[in-house]
Amino acid sequence: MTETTSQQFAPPSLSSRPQGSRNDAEAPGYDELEESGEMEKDGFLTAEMVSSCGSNLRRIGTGLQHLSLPSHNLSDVSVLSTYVHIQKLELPHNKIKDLSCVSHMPYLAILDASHNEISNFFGFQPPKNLKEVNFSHNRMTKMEDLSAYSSLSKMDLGYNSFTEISGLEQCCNLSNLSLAHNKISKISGLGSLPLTHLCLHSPVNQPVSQPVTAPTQSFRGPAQSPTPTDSRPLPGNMLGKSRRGNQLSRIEGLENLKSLQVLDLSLNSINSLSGLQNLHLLGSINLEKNLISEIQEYKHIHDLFLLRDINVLGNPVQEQPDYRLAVIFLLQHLTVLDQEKVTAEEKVSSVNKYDPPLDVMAARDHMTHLVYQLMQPQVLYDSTLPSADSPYPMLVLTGPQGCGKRELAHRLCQDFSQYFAYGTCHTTRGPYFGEEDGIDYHYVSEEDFQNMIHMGKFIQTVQYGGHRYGLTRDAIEDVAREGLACCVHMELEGVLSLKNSYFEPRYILVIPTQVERYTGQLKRRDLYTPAQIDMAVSRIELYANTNRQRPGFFDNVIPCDDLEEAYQTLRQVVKEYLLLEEQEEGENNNRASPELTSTGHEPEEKPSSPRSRSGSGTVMSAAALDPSDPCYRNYFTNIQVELSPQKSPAELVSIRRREQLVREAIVGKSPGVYSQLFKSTDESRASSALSVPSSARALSGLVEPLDISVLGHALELGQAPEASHPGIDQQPVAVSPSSERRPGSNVKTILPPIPTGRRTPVVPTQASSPRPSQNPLTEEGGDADREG
Ligand SMILES: Nc1ncnc2c1ncn2[C@@H]1O[C@H](COP(=O)(O)OP(=O)(O)OP(=O)(O)O)[C@@H](O)[C@H]1O
Repeated sequence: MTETTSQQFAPPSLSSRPQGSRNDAEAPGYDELEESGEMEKDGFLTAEMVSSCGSNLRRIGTGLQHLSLPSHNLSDVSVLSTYVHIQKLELPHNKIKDLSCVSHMPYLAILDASHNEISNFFGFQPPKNLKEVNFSHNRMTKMEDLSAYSSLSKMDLGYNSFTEISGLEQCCNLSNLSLAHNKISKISGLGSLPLTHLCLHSPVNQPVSQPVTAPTQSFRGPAQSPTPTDSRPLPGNMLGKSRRGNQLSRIEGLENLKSLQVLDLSLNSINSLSGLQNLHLLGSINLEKNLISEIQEYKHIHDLFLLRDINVLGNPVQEQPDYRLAVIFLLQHLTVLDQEKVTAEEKVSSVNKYDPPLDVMAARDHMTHLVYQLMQPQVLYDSTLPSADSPYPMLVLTGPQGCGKRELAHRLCQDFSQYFAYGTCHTTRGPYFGEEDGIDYHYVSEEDFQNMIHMGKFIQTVQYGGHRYGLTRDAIEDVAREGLACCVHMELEGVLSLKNSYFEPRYILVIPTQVERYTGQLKRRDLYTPAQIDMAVSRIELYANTNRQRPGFFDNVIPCDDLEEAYQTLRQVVKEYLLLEEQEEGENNNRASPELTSTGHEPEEKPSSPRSRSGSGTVMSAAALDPSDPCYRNYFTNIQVELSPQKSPAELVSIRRREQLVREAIVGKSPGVYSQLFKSTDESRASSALSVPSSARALSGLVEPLDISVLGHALELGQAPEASHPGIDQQPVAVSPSSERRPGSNVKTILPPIPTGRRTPVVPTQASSPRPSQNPLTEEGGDADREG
């Protein structure tokens, strides 16, 4: 709490001083009065005394305007009725019982009669301009109608014995009110006063039998709580017996005080912050030494955006673990909490703790698994080990729950069984009807899941819908052992975590574009509660935003309103990844176009193996990938020595197209960075690109639609380079085949076709699956046609 605040509560004109103290500067003439025996006149103030207090009298213009007589032991000040011009009258620390003389001061604006013996509530005719009154530390018991005192703006009625707040309704200018240390047990009668400062604190905890030591300031601000060092609240059952003063147990009757900025309710018995939620101008609250015990209570003031300063010292809530961070998180505008400045570090920590950004969560998840993995004894896997130099091919389908990505993944793995196998994740949720352990998920208990984390089994984990999900390294290795790439589905958090790892999968976003249709699908599944459906639907926006804000984050975006359509798109996209399209195209060209063969390329370019890597454009010999070959385990690192100088027709087509792209960029026809977000589309007339723009329009801003011009450009790029730039073609441009795919993709290869030598024998049902052939020229090239 700041000093500024307390000063607001203590108007300078209403200064008071400890009882019995002397301040010669304030009361010159006191000693003289004492010496002359004036003080013996039973506290009667006389005209002589008034005039002897020469330096206390200020005459401006027509007469006496300011009289200050503190601590003069005065009991009778009736003589002042003749001083009609007084505007400011200060009589604190006397023994005055009657102030009827004030009735004769029509110009009085400021009156300080604190620390007297007045029991009569405003026992004088109202001066027309009376603005500030201090009646604290008197003997008043009952508030009465103050409608005649409508000019009052500040009033200190603290340290009296009021039991009820009343009579203030017409004080339409009252902005500053203190009712500290009375006997009020309920806040009422404040109506919709224009109060900006309200003080209802109670005094220091102490037994009733002991005298109450008055605080030095009569109108204490929230910053000046009585005993900041003693932060322990009294037990509830002792409160009534050992304390006197206000006994508020609830915050009520404040809801219409829309102007309230500073509120002091310290040292009461309040256990909830309910009742403050509408006070939108509140900037400072003092609730020191009350009975607030739950952090949840702060939710009531969560929306008070101007709240900068709250003091809850000495409340049981402080015992809660991480109390300070939790409050700082809930009240993100705070600058001072419990009289301590809120630091920037605390703010960041609180957000990271209670609502970590997805990236922070992912980094944490990754770090956890990495550390646990490192703590394990080293394991030698019998399949290829991915490393920073040789990322293992993977395909990740991501999107909101129930969007169909799981079905798509299963279907793809069936269809392209020579390339992909389903990576089975672990989950703590139970199986749905029809799901099989080990196929859809490995279903494990929470305890087992935790154990697996500690054993460093996972690559990534997430918590979703109250359950845990995780992809183990073993799941990927199991697939790798078969010579296949792992296809998994996961939520965005999993993708973010995976992106921290050395795996470099292709990420395909599968996203609903028609919210109602998606909601209907979820409902029809009959698996989800309305809340779960709401959450899934709300996450569409999360995915769409990620796609918008992080260009290149997803390698492809496939709308999934129609699952069949989505599958066909996915299939096409995957074929592009695997360069199957190009191989088929190359085969067709070789057969159908004698010009190509007549160029003389064919004999040299006839591939010795179709196992080219899309990124590097390299070709490996089958022997290097024979599991019986020692090189098998290290085929990525040995890949260089296995390079074949020859290029397949498909690779040549691909390289020419890329050269064309570079040429166009040089002459200023570059498709721009934007097109690279959808790199697959600019390479191959993908049906993904064909289908996305139309569906994307239906996203209503959810997903960045594909630029149709980019698509057109991609189609154009598919033309033979010679056609558009004859001649230039003769000057080969040295460019990495993958350089225009996405930033960084020229550094590491991504999802190369799986070498046949590493595959398990083909089962009959997979016969129709597209696969790289040993000799594309002799292989039937109708896979794509057959599969539509
Ligand atoms: N290892 C993982 N990491 C991140 N997310 C995962 C992981 N495994 C599964 N998920 C995702 O968690 C969400 C909940 O999975 P669950 O299987 O319970 O949902 P579902 O209702 O069957 O929906 P879906 O058909 O999308 O899988 C899904 O979006 C799923 O893709």
